[in-house]
Amino acid sequence: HLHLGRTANVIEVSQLSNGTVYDFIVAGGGIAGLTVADRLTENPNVTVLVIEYGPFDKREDAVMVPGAYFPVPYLWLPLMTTPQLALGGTSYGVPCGRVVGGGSVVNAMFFHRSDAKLYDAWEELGATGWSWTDLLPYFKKSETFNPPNAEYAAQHNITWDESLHGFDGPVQASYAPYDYAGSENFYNGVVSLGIQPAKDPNNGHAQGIFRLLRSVNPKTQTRSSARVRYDRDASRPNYHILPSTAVSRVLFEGTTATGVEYVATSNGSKSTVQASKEVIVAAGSVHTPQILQLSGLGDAAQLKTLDIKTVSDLQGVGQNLQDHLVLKVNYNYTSNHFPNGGSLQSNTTYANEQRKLYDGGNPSAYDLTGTTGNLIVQLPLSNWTTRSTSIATLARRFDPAALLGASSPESVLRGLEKQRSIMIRDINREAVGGLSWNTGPETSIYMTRPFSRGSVKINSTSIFDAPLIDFGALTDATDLDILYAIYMKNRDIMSTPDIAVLGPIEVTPAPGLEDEVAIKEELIRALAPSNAHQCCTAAMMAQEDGGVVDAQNRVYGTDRLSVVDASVWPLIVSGGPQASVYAGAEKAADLVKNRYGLL
Ligand SMILES: Cc1cc2nc3c(=O)[nH]c(=O)nc-3n(C[C@H](O)[C@H](O)[C@H](O)COP(=O)(O)OP(=O)(O)OC[C@H]3O[C@@H](n4cnc5c(N)ncnc54)[C@H](O)[C@@H]3O)c2cc1C
Repeated sequence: HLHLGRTANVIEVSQLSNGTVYDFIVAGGGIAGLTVADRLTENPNVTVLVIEYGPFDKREDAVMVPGAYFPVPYLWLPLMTTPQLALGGTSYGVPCGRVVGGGSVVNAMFFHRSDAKLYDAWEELGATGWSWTDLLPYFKKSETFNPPNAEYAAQHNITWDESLHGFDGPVQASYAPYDYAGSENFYNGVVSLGIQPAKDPNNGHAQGIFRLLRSVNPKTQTRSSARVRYDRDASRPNYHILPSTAVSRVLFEGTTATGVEYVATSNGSKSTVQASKEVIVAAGSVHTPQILQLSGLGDAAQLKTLDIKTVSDLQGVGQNLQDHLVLKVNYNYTSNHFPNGGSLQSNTTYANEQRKLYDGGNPSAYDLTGTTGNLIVQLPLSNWTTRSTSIATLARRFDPAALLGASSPESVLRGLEKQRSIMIRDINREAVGGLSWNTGPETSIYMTRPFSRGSVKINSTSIFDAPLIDFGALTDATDLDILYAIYMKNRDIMSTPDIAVLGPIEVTPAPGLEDEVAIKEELIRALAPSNAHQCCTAAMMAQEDGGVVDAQNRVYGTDRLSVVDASVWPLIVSGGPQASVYAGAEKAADLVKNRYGLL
């Protein structure tokens, strides 16, 4: 194969004639796809082709340097939602990565696990073998944990438990060695309200206030992505990547997947390649259901409207879409510290000085992405508000059929009912939201346990036409109540003496408003329905509950076809998803190896 300079095994469309055969073809080279490909090619006898829609990034500052973070060049653009009915009919951008490495090349690098209960709920919903206890070895396997300098850790309230971490995995995980003075105000203010610091939020109890771990290599203070491992292993002759190419559908003989059809994004030339063992779909939670539907896997009635022949009538494909809702609360200050989380943007002298420090290998503001502060607060509902009982009652009363519409498949409704009863049961035991102040102009509120559900549906037979993406944001009114609760807690935090001393004055979304109805109207206006954490559109649940894959990631009603990305989660995780995507893909890789005697 050609050597294209960057890595040895990048191949071109022209090199794959019809009839080329690999053991495994991975559709989508994002976090899950590359993780699985990396593990499968540990065996030199196993051949793997990854087909990725996006290009290789160029290792530019916008990708590598946290403080220069700018994901736009490698996002799917323009990718928009359908009008969000409960948000006044507005359409919103849908951020997700389109590059070798997927989300891991464009994400904000926060790297943490969610509550144990959350993964245990996956198992309850049908994902046998995916509980917290089952996944913990895979969380460890995926990371190289780099503990912080002891003195720095003591000064900045960073605590951790090494027994829960891995020290030999592909993702370099570290804490930023730099922070702004405002973080101390935030920490003290939060703790003064009785919110507890978490010892190590990666211990299955991701609650309280804690310092965020990041996927950053501490030696270079640069991004650690899923691509890094591929670069390191580029000498593997059994591992090929075909970039800038769209998988347009899975090919079948009967119900057995035999390969894929793919299209070069440069000139639209179409071809096919065969997989002798398995086709593994990992195109992310928006595009995985698109590929499945285009391949004849989906609601037969819907596929028929586009003249697509059904291979497996799977009503759950593209259903159950979930994401985190984000609300930015902006402030001015009468007496904030300098520097703070806004200073890199607002003060060129400071930015230049910090860049020099960064380039010289010293702790610097360029070690931070700035989108969120170093600290985050994550809490169950009863710790956000005294109204948790009435909110749970509201959720219980809500009829999922009203949420999804009368035409929704019965299996999907049944699955949603099961999800809701678990979510309501655990609403005061697992984190339902998060809040972080970047010490500058911005507080971010994350609503992480939405009851609302959305969907991804193709409305054309071309892979180049974006599917209809509907988050259904706030279609369940419970979600607005939870959001309001977190927003009000944010006001409490910003009013504690530790933060009030900086003179914060709310600028958006609801300055000066006290009336609940009026505040909620403003929250709806300011809300974004996606925090780039789309998931759950090919859920690992029973088929009669709207599930799409079994607990071994295999697509129901087919042979030799699996899905390994965040699409398979029944429920969204409560923090940043990437650590869970890596862990789930590590597990999926073992399951795949196991079924072909490769373990
Ligand atoms: C801007 C942004 C910020 C984020 N910040 C954080 C954060 O700080 N912390 C955190 O934990 N998570 C964060 N995330 C989320 C996290 O990165 C994702 O949850 C994760 O990448 C999902 O992994 P995946 O393997 O399911 O899909 P992805 O990593 O998205 O990979 C899917 C890949 O498939 C490719 N693909 C799609 N269609 C096709 C096709 N037809 N043919 C071939 N290839 C295709 C895509 O181009 C993509 O590269 C962020 C995401 C974004 C976009």
